[in-house]
Amino acid sequence: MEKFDLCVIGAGPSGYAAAMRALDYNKKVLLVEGKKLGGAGLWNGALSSKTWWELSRQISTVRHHLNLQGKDMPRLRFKEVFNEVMNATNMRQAQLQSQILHAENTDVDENITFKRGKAFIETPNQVRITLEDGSEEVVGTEFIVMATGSRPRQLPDIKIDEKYILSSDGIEHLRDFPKSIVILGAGVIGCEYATVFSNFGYTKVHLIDKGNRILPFEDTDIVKRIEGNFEKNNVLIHRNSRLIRMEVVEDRVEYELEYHNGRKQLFTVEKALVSVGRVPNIENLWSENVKIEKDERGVINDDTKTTVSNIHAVGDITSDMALVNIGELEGRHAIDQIFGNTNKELSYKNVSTIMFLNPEVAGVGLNEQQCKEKGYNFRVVTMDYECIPRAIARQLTDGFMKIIVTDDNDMKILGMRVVGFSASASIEAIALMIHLNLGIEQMAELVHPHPSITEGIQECARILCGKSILKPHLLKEHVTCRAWRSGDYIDLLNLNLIGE
Ligand SMILES: Cc1cc2nc3c(=O)[nH]c(=O)nc-3n(C[C@H](O)[C@H](O)[C@H](O)COP(=O)(O)OP(=O)(O)OC[C@H]3O[C@@H](n4cnc5c(N)ncnc54)[C@H](O)[C@@H]3O)c2cc1C
Ligand SMILES: NC(=O)c1ccc[n+]([C@@H]2O[C@H](COP(=O)([O-])OP(=O)(O)OC[C@H]3O[C@@H](n4cnc5c(N)ncnc54)[C@H](O)[C@@H]3O)[C@@H](O)[C@H]2O)c1
Repeated sequence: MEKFDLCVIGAGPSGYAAAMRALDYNKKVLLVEGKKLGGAGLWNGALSSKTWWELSRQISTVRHHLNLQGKDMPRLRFKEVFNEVMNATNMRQAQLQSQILHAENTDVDENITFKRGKAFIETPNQVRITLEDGSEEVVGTEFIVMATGSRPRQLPDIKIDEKYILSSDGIEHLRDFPKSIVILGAGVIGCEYATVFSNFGYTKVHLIDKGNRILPFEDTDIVKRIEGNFEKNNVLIHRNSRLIRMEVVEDRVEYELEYHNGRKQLFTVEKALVSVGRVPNIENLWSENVKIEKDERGVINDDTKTTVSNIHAVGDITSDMALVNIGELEGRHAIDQIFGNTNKELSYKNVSTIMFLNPEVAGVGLNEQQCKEKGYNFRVVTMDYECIPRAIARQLTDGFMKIIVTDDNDMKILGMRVVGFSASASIEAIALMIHLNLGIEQMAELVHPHPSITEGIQECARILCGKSILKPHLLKEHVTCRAWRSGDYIDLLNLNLIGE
């Protein structure tokens, strides 16, 4: 029986990052992947959907400029757009693959072996792999990292056929832009694809969520901006309604809604996308003799350690946030714990996120909603993109940023959100400041390049310190500065309390 120091199951972002980190410790690593190298980080997931988004943004910009000149946009061919998406995912896969090939072919013993097959943990030190040709082999291993990811959640009454009613895994089965699509679930995936389809301009998008608004976890000012842009882009958002049924009738999708007042309405569309969350891939992964504990949200773990001492769980298979950067963080951390004897615990405090909407929304730390849930008092300053020279130069002034700080003299940063062009680039400085536990004074003093979007953050910090260049009480239509104290907002601009 072939023996390894480590067997990593699943070669998505989490498993791949874990395997590569183990090479740094000169370990003999086996990486097993059941489907495609890269997992949902590439395929039907992060990279593919972001490529759709980037292409749709470009098309929407070109159409806008042509329309300004009274010209029509030539019809795009779906196949060409689809091929661009495939080029992007193939390019990244080739990179990941070539690293593995190089590592496999080195002469040293401590390297990586990649096997394509489905892994099953028979004992804490033995993994059975069913290879592509149906044959099986059993390998020995000192440690195991489970990184099998997640898949779209299905609802009992809606049959996903990936032809008419799709999950996010079925987007790539489309052969043309649908004329209409209903998206069930207005969370991140639903809203990102609503943005993509409406940007291309060939699809009438309907959006339904069981909550009373889209993106239920985000602050209302952000949601309002995104909802407003959806509606400008002809997206129909169903509010205060409940889905009674959704089914395929004569090659189209019929769905029926019931409104709060009891009225019912029937809609017919070409396609549906169901995006109501994801579930962890934990079925048929270990034998009942292996006592790994799990619940419906994923593998129970403490700092990636499962209830079996030599087995760790990382990425979407756990109940933490389901993101590529989190998966990579956890994958690398598990390896540092196994081979590096680190005492450092994982922290999710300064994780930066981006939602690819219209415009993009980037965040780090807490939003106002989360601060309130935690019972914190806080100060929050917001500034419109109209006040930021870089946004003016790009003529992309649809957006705003906000910084949330503790309601005391230290003004430690609790979180930040940016909605607008280049939002993700502006978040990094704040993420580092949260990591270093710095107050906003330091941000106010930095010299930022000009013109840059981050100058807006600097002005927000200066406003909180009472020493901004743009005086907020003179620019009230573009700047707000408030404190949340004991369940109420106080307007710091009106009371002239800034800097106190
Ligand atoms: C549409 C969409 C868009 C997204 N956009 C973003 C984004 O913009 N930014 C972001 O940070 N995150 C995004 N995500 C989330 C991100 O893709 C996931 O959080 C990330 O891929 C999780 O990585 P993972 O390695 O844990 O799991 P996965 O990427 O799911 O990989 C797990 C791998 O394990 C394999 N596997 C499963 N079982 C076995 C087995 N028994 N044996 C062998 N192999 C097995 C699977 O085939 C798969 O390749 C998006 C997800 C989706 C669906
Ligand atoms: N840009 C990014 O970082 C990015 C992009 C896409 C996905 N992701 C990751 O993938 C995860 C999964 O995304 P998702 O959008 O599937 O999940 P989600 O949890 O973000 O959203 C699911 C939505 O479905 C709604 N819902 C649930 N059950 C419903 C029902 N029966 N009827 C109607 N609506 C219902 C919920 O209210 C929620 O708004 C995200 O949480 C995120 O971690 C990240």
